[in-house]
Amino acid sequence: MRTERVSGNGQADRREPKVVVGAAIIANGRVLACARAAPPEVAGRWEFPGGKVEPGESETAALIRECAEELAVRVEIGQRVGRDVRMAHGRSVLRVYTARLLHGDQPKPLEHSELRWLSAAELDTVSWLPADAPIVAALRPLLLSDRSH
Ligand SMILES: Nc1nc2c([nH]c(=O)n2[C@H]2C[C@H](O)[C@@H](COP(=O)(O)OP(=O)(O)OP(=O)(O)O)O2)c(=O)[nH]1
Repeated sequence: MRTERVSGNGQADRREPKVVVGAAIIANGRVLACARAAPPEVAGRWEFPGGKVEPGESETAALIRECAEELAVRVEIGQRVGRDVRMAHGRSVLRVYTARLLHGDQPKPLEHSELRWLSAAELDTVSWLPADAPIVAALRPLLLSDRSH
């Protein structure tokens, strides 16, 4: 039937996975890793600052908003790092971009329990969230070739 699947209001998109964006903030050949403070199941695991893209928001805007909310920094967003990683049984994907700090801003842990700047050699010294593993691997060569050393 022609009308059967007419649902309107973007309902046809409801099976699209939600995008969680993360910012790999790079400076001096190091990336900023952030330890989650909550919820308890993942507290102490490390991640990139970021979060869910809100309806109607661009991924760049979401990254800029999340970096301001979580770290009180202004950032410029760069290239994709690695591939989309499926999470939550395919209901969401993690998509990470490089970022640079602007105007000399220094990150503050407003929502995380700890922040650390990690070099390529130090990437495996923290316990990343499982979805981050392929992205961390793709980040290693970018840190080694970072010209802002
Ligand atoms: N920000 C971020 N989230 C990640 C990473 N790796 C990973 O598995 N996640 C997961 C953890 C959460 O289940 C989800 C992001 O949720 P969040 O709580 O940070 O998002 P949000 O800020 O939009 O949160 P909320 O408004 O829904 O509370 O993605 C990562 O590197 N960065």
